[in-house]
Amino acid sequence: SHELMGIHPYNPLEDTYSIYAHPLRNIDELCASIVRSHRETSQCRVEELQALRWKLFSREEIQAYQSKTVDEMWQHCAIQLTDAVQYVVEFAKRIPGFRMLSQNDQIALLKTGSMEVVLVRMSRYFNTENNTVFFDGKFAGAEVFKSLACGDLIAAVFDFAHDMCALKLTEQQIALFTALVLINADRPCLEDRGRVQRVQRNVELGLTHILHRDNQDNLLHKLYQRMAVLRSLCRLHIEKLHWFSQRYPLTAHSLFPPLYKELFASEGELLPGTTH
Ligand SMILES: O=C(O)[C@H]1CC[C@H](C(=O)N2CC[C@](c3ccc(C(F)(C(F)(F)F)C(F)(F)F)cc3)(S(=O)(=O)c3ccc(F)cc3)C2)CC1
Repeated sequence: SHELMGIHPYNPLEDTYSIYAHPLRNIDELCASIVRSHRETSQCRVEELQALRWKLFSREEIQAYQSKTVDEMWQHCAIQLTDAVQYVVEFAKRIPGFRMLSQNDQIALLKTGSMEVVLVRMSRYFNTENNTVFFDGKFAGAEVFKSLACGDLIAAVFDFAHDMCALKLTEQQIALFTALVLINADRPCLEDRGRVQRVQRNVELGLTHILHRDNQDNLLHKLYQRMAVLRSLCRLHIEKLHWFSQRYPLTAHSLFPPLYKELFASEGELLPGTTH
């Protein structure tokens, strides 16, 4: 059974109420519903985080993180990531048309897209003045994550967050962008690519509509470029996870949240000891 709890079981009867049976009154309604879902499924609001932006970790707190063992720090981040992914699953379920997809296609899109959405959401909390990111309730520099022993991934994650901040996206633009990151008909192993394409096209219309309304059509190709960077970041994350689960099989198998394993451990090379 899939750990992605709460995935709405696909009910063919519901299909008759798909967005084609009751086409959205207009793209505005689509955008409004995605923006509302984004706001409702974010763990924190950007305004709240602005108030905290100078709440940094003390030297002692940084030392404490840096003296964690590799597997302790990995487990700590895996738990944070799994929390964030739960909210992304909730966001996905509220994207018009997502729940009309088959359960397998919903899972396939979340398997490859949820980490990418987390990384985009993370960039909203990045402070470009001191290169810190919101983590564990305060703002952390890259040195806090030293004990993860994947400096290249952390550097790439920070660079990406910095790069996204430079675009100065509004929350509405981020909402539509993250919906498009998730609803991607080019993802591997989709059963009904055509159906995903139709949902994707609606979201694309929504994003171009929002950008046109904001007089920022020029952002569209930059956002497509960022999607390519996201894919390489997530490949790096999976590579590091493989490296980690080879070296710390016990932690990866028994201490990582089941949802994390479901999403990020590749089917082929199951984490050792996973029963199937
Ligand atoms: O929902 C919201 O409002 C937000 C969504 C975004 C959330 C967030 O920023 N995150 C949730 C989990 C976060 C996260 C990001 C990246 C990773 C990794 F890639 C690696 F650790 F290697 F970088 C891994 F997977 F390989 F381990 C693990 C976990 S984190 O907060 O633990 C964090 C870790 C490292 C950072 F350098 C910056 C942040 C990011 C915070 C809450």
